[in-house]
Amino acid sequence: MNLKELKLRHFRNYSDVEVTFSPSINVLLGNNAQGKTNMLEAIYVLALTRSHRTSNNRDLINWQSESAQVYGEIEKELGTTKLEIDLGKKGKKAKVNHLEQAKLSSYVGELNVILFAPEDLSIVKGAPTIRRRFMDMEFGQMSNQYLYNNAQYRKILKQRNNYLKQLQMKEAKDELYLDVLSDQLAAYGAKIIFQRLELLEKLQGWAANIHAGISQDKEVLKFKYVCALKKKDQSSVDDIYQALTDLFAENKQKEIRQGSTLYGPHRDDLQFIINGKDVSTFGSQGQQRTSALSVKLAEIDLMKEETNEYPVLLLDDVLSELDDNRQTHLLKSIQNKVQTFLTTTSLSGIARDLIEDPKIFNISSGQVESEE
Ligand SMILES: Nc1ncnc2c1ncn2[C@@H]1O[C@H](COP(=O)(O)OP(=O)(O)OP(=O)(O)O)[C@@H](O)[C@H]1O
Repeated sequence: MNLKELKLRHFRNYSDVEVTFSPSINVLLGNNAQGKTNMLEAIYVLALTRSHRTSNNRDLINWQSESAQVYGEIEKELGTTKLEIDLGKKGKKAKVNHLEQAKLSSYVGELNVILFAPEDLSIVKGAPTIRRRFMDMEFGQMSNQYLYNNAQYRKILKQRNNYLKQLQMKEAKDELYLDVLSDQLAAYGAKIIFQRLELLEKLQGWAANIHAGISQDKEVLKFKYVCALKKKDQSSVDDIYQALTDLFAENKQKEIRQGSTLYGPHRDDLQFIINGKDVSTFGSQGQQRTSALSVKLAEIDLMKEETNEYPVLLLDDVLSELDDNRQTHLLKSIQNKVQTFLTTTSLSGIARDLIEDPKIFNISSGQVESEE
């Protein structure tokens, strides 16, 4: 798929712009603080209805305005789709071909994006929330079912945590209601964990190949899903459901004392292992970067496999963070394959040599000019 046209109205520092993109590589060029990342963010919002860098919609609306719109035209194998996100101070609307979508799961998936920003280089070593968010954002785009299960899980988790707090404070007494919530949570939690395991196994296949290429076959990259369940309890949705149910039953009093849900996919993690060793503890900075890059590039192939379309790749200032070998791998693997948006303050070295025929947009104070 590719994003053919983007219109922004009152989004961040853009007042009113309309841009037509190339289906291959688009370079957003400009000095610091001119609006390059804002444009990538707009594409991300168009795909996922939310930003990767703020949870507050108001941040996305121009300071002088009451509302903002992001409008895009997506070209896919089966035709063109028009997407629109309207952001108001009170909420947002998501439209597909001008029709408002009530459910997130009927909107997300129309435009799939993979964002790679310098922070992603810390996916290996950073906090577990980064890796959980990574799984949820990527797998949610590949599977409506994952997105739905995750939304239901979050809703019940919130209710269960509230109820655990009430039991902790002795404002509630009925533990039967807690059992009902535990059962519902285990049911959705099991589906999420099972799907994560399946998709991670596929992703590992792609990532291991890419990693072997970058490390000249010296390193074998593997993933390990880290959770409270024993390996033997992870082979089916039913097994996981049973194991989660048992965990909730065994730890009921502990969870009431802490007033919080201690088990389930919201507590799980992902570990990266090179040649049998945990990369976050024993890996060099270079190995951590190679692992992060391999995972990101693997997502492109996995998304194609799961959805039949290549996603759109958003590279926010990452080239300058990668050495020549890694830049070369990145640029060679996207060339003629995925539509790419790349922000940079200057296009130099390897990138200039390797990117064939980029479409360059000069961005300055929220104005965009394309170099013909
Ligand atoms: N809601 C908003 N309304 C108006 N301007 C905003 C809003 N939010 C951010 N900005 C402005 O947008 C600019 C930042 O743009 P952006 O983050 O896209 O920079 P950039 O071009 O990617 O720069 P860098 O190379 O430093 O990352 C800043 O000048 C900031 O003040």
